[in-house]
Amino acid sequence: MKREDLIASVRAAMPEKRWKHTEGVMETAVLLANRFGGDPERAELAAILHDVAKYWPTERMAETIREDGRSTDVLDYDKELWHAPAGAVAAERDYGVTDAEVLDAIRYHTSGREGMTLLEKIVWLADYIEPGRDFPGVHKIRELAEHSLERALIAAMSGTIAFLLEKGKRVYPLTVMARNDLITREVGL
Ligand SMILES: Nc1ncnc2c1ncn2[C@@H]1O[C@H](COP(=O)(O)OP(=O)(O)O)[C@@H](O)[C@H]1O
Repeated sequence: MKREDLIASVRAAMPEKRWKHTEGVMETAVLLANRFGGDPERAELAAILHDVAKYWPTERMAETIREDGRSTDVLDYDKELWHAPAGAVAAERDYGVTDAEVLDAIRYHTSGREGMTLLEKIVWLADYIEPGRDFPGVHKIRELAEHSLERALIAAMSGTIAFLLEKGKRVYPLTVMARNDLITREVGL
């Protein structure tokens, strides 16, 4: 599918506010890819599609995840997480994306996971710090992202987990595993 057609189709699948967020993620993902030696085109493609399933009915997301079978553990956790694996299936099935790294960057864009690829890190962080994001602490993460993708991710994932703990919510373990793994690689045990 041509870039403009893809953009028009994804844009039509969400409210304008969410499309503005997607544009912010595209811009940030390209910037981070250029900064850290990633592939800007693949980063942009994953960014365009990352929230494509965000507005699907819950049952459609659940059904898609069950059929696909790769991320069924997420169904035991907050529904807010479901659009990521459902979106990866949509990107492959409905938009013909065949690049496995792009598909995984979409699949893990909310949770992260152990052993994240450069592209997964770029898309995860771009989603967190795109210019439309405004929450306490986002400036600090943007500062860290000037120099280190990993240090920015550790701080951002710490923020996500702390937020969930504060709210008394359950934590999907992939994010904890992602953070542990990044810390081990970055600073050791
Ligand atoms: N490990 C996790 N366990 C449970 N909920 C999580 C986890 N990681 C993220 N979330 C929640 O998922 C929701 C969606 O995250 P968000 O970054 O806004 O996704 P998107 O930008 O793709 O819509 C947020 O409410 C966040 O708190």
